[in-house]
Amino acid sequence: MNDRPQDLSRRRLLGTAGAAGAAGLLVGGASGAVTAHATRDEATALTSVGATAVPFHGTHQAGITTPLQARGHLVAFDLAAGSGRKGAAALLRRWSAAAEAMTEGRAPVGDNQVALDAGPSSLTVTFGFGRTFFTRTELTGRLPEALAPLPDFASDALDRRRSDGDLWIQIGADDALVAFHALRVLQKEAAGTASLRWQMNGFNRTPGTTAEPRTARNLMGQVDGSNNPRPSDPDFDARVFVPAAGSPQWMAGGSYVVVRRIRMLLDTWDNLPLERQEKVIGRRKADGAPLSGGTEASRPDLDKIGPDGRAFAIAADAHVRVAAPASNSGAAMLRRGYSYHDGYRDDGAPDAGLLFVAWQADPLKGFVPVQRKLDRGDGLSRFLRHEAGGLFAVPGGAAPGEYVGQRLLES
Ligand SMILES: C=CC1=C(C)c2cc3[nH]c(cc4nc(cc5[nH]c(cc1n2)c(C)c5CCC(=O)O)C(CCC(=O)O)=C4C)c(C)c3C=C
Ligand SMILES: [Fe+2]
Repeated sequence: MNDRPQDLSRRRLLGTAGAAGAAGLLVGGASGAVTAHATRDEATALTSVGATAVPFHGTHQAGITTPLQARGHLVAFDLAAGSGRKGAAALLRRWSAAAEAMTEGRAPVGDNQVALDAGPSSLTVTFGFGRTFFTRTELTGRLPEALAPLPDFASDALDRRRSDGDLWIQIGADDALVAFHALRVLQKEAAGTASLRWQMNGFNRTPGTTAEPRTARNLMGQVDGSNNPRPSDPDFDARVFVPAAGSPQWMAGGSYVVVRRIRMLLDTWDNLPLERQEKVIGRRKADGAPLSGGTEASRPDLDKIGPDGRAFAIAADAHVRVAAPASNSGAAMLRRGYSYHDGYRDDGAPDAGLLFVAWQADPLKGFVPVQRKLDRGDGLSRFLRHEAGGLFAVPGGAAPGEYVGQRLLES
């Protein structure tokens, strides 16, 4: 077989991409870089994916408004008996130091070198506290009201062993090894203080696979996230983050996250004709445009009558109608989840779905009213199973020199 020059060059590039990443040399973007640099001899990185770093420090923790990463791990830990507030504070200090190093592309203390050749790859590490954390650490006086247990929903079939937890971590990165490495480092730091309660692994589209940035697709094939609150919206911060003067004070700049492992009945869904699938959601599958017309960016017009002149263009039980802020007294949340696929179940069906992750300043003005409404009349619910979940208080970001949660644990 004759190699074309670009084939040779591509192989060389593939072979050197890791080394270039380690040296922090990454430049250029996506597949275009392969062609553009086809005749260059020096080590050229395939993409800038590995070199991208998301700052660990800030008013808010990273991983909330950060663009979706390709890989995600959601993990919960329980504090060991006797760990208490002091042990928890020391752990959060160690976790923050390790997260800061890894998100900057530096090796953490005691590194196992799993991600040695890669750049930070947009790694984010986000820490949260579950309700039980406050009893374990004798901090019940600082328990936020917003962390009250979620009500039971009719569609819940939650496995308690894979739900809740004292501490929660969300790890996101655009590289699987970088994400795994972060998880291992944090788990090792926890040894003796906290043990893993549950772990869920997810994924999203890899950056660079679409010609231009596009909204994610879920495993049902739908464009998912179109009508999310946007940081440019005037009410975005009020919807997603606890205000600077909010209560409790240690949660200023923080957010509350609802996590749900939602299995999709994909065999049933995939057998549904396209037109019926679109009716269930209220948007076109190909481009995410609402069935009331326009493009993906158009607001769904819930009053518009469809082509038959009688029924609504967006059906009464369409997911976007039932979930819309207009149907829920303005309730909204920032949805930023990961797909998951954990192989096959005993019945042969894929164990796959959505790790639903929703951020809000107050769950009673976000997830709770919307899920109540979905429980009563969502056409999508017959294709879903809520299998596990949790609610966690995610404090604001740490300033340089601080660790996440310091204001809760030390003031
Ligand atoms: C309680 C909140 C919600 C759960 C649980 C939920 C599960 C869920 N949703 C999809 C797919 C889509 N959801 C879409 C929109 C949408 N979903 C919610 C809330 C929950 N979804 C809201 C608030 C909205 C926005 C409604 C609006 O204002 O228009 C869409 C449409 C595209 C979009 O706007 O994101 C899809 C598709 C799945 C598959 C799922 C559980 C697995
Ligand atoms: Fe939804």
